[in-house]
Amino acid sequence: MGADAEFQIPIIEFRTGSSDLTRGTEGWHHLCKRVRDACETYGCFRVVYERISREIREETFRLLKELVEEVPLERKQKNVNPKPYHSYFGPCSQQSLYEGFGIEDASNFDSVKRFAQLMWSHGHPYFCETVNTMVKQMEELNNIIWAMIIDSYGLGEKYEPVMINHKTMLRMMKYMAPSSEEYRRGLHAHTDKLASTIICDDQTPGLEIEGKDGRWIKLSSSPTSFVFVVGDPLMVWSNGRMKAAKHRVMMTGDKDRYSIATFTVPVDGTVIKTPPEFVDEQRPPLFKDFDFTDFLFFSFSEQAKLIDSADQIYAFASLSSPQIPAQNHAL
Ligand SMILES: O=C(O)CCC(=O)C(=O)O
Ligand SMILES: [Fe+2]
Repeated sequence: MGADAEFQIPIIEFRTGSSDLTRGTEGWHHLCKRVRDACETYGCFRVVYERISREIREETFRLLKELVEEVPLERKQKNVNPKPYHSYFGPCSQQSLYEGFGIEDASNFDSVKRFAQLMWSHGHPYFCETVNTMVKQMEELNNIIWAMIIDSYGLGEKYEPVMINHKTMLRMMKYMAPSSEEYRRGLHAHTDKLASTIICDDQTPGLEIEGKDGRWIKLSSSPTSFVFVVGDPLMVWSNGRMKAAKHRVMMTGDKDRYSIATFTVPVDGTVIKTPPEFVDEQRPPLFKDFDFTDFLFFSFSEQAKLIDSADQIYAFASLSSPQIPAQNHAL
């Protein structure tokens, strides 16, 4: 099925230099409301955020292209991590347009450095500095959005340290242009298994979000906008108030697409649970508490392949449908 042009996904401007981004101001509360509405209705929104400069963004994309085009496959394949979705994934067949790299805990300079040393014998200090700066700024944007979510539900400061303790994983991706005028899948339809995601691209279209009526909505982007996506753990945390947005990448035309995503990854041992404030008579608890890492491994298991991505969390943790026992995994 094709997709409609974007007209529904909210665009929320985080004006830098105004007091809107100062917690507690009227502008802040207005943004909190818009963020919450967007997360509850669509599970995503576009945020315009000029604190991340165009220069750093352009440089990061230039370095990503250098990584994709100049590093030999044997080196790319050294980007391995036992956690699902954290490693290099190359085009494994003619059918696949996707290539992606993962850097765990990428707001930590040493993690980026370790990655760069695997890719380039000289360790590419400029790559490390630029990419680490970009990730730190995207992490800051994510922290602002999470603070808005917390405030929008009136949960106050106390939830910040205990909400979901996390690190930021970076994925850098390339989607090859299909060679003809085909409309081809770059990434299958899914909900994110990490808590939340911030995506930006090189202004080549491709990202689509499933709207309320099941129709796919194409997202466009600009040099200063990012897409925030609610993942399954955040949806569970909110007792189903926020929606985990189903999304995919579809490619057409003759231009490759590059994208960068930072994922909020709960640290190992984190138990995802709904705070009592989200539960009342009208809204009984929907999910059992679960270990985040167990869920991550489950969602990439053979067993989960038989289940639609958006339903995996229900199969794993719903209190009302039959559950699948957590699997043993070795890290
Ligand atoms: O490349 C994109 O725009 C989307 C990537 C994505 O959805 C993912 O990696 O989970
Ligand atoms: Fe995703």
